[in-house]
Amino acid sequence: MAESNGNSETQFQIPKIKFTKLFINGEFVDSVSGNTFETIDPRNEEVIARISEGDKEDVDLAVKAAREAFDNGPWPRLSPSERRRIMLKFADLIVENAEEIAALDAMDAGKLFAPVKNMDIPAAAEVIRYYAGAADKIHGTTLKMSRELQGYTLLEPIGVVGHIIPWNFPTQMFIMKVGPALAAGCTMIVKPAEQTPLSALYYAQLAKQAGVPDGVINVVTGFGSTAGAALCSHMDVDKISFTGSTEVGRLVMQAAALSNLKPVSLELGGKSPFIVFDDVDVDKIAPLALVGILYNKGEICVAGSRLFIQEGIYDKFVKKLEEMAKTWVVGDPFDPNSHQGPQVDKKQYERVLSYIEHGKREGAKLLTGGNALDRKGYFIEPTIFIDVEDDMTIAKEEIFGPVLAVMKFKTVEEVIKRANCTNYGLAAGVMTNDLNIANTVSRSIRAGVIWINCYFAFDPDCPYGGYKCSGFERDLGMEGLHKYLQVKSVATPIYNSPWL
Ligand SMILES: NC(=O)C1=CN([C@@H]2O[C@H](COP(=O)(O)OP(=O)(O)OC[C@H]3O[C@@H](n4cnc5c(N)ncnc54)[C@H](OP(=O)(O)O)[C@@H]3O)[C@@H](O)[C@H]2O)C=CC1
Ligand SMILES: CCCCCC/C=C/C(=O)O
Repeated sequence: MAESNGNSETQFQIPKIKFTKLFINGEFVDSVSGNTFETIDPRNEEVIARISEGDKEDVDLAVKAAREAFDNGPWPRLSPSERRRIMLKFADLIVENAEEIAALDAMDAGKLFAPVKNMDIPAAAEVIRYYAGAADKIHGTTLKMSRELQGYTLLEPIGVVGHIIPWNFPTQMFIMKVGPALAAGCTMIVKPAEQTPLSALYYAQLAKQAGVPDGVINVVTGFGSTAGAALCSHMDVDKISFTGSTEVGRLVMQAAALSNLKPVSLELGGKSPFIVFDDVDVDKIAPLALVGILYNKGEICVAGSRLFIQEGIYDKFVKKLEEMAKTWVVGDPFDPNSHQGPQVDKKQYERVLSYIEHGKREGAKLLTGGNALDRKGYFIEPTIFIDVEDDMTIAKEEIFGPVLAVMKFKTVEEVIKRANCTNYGLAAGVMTNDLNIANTVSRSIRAGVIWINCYFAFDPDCPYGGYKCSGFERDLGMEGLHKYLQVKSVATPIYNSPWL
């Protein structure tokens, strides 16, 4: 591993933080209590800004605004083409402001500034455009009734949506949830993670600038156990769309069940297998495997955190991983030379380091890394364990950091069984040139996303979500739109029709 000492401030002018208050009914407002909390820069552990701390009373106000906007406001009643026009304007504004937003995500979450600015934010704008294009193609079906009835279905917006989002992809999470809900004609309250509130507030005012009416998008910054919980148990919220830990996913379902039985969608944790067969080109696939775990410092729920390598190429592949990890640069996310920034906060940093200690204690062999960087900030070395056993903690639990568990396998049947031996089922990578193996493995793995000879192949049209304890329902694609719609069946008697 190499360390970057680049000084970000000389390369980029850090923007002034413009928005720190709750966004309710189209206005930035203080929380009812007047309380605030600190958002911390993981590069240096310094306070970036104080943010309004929303609680139950603020959630009530935000839900009231969203309810009014849904029940009586223009958004659900606008012609779909007008909704599309406003969403396209929103997408354009996102791209125009990419540099400033990227800086917010880099400071708040420790994400790499240049890729966020040049790729993630333009890709997020594309997600808005994708759903803008869908806004006027939402329709039900004509039913073939079995007696003298004329029947059809309508797809109607589900109503007021609560989006609870995590800190690892503040931009994409906001856009993946808000985009389809807007296209469906819903109104909403977003509760960003306490670690990363800045870009959500920025997006809310861009949406207003684009013409999204007041009350349609509300942002309540604050804590999960207060603001998040209040949203989940609110009687006037019609749907919760949650991304985060499996543990909190259970609480979200409980709160929904105990309040108004609102439907929930959950996108939760993972422990995804990245499976490499003997026939691959090691020089091509080893870099993919490394990025599969180190991208976004391992803070991605689909990280390829269990690397299964077939025995014939195991030694060569491991050697290649070791060489590449040595040139992997950890450092300031504003430095264009950095490949990896700091973990998002102290809690995650300590959690990842404690998993590394587990790995060492349980007898896995450390190939690279294994330590924090000796500097301020939450930086951790890219850490690769080899000779990992399936029942070790580092092979079973989601670490959400730059820590890879490498395992050897012999046969297709064996690796399918071992890959499936997890409570999670989010994603899997299958690397082989043999079409039969690719087909067998991709159909046998119980996961919501399978990437064959690629990894992190996200696309606006490609649904994304999990099996088993990784959750249910999907973000992105048309499935990601339909979760914000509900089906109404309409039937009427039909007389004197020549056919049924
Ligand atoms: N699937 C994914 O993409 C993610 C998975 N994770 C996994 O979860 C682990 C822990 O991360 P953590 O940040 O604690 O994840 P959480 O599940 O706690 O956080 C996700 C979101 O849920 C909110 N939240 C927390 N408690 C409640 C509650 N009772 N009711 C409603 N909302 C709530 C959080 O609020 P707040 O943070 O503001 O308190 C945040 O906005 C990670 O190490 C990782 O393994 C984490 C993030 C994303
Ligand atoms: C079209 C871009 C989608 C990016 C999705 C990133 C998801 C991350 C996660 O769930 O952890």
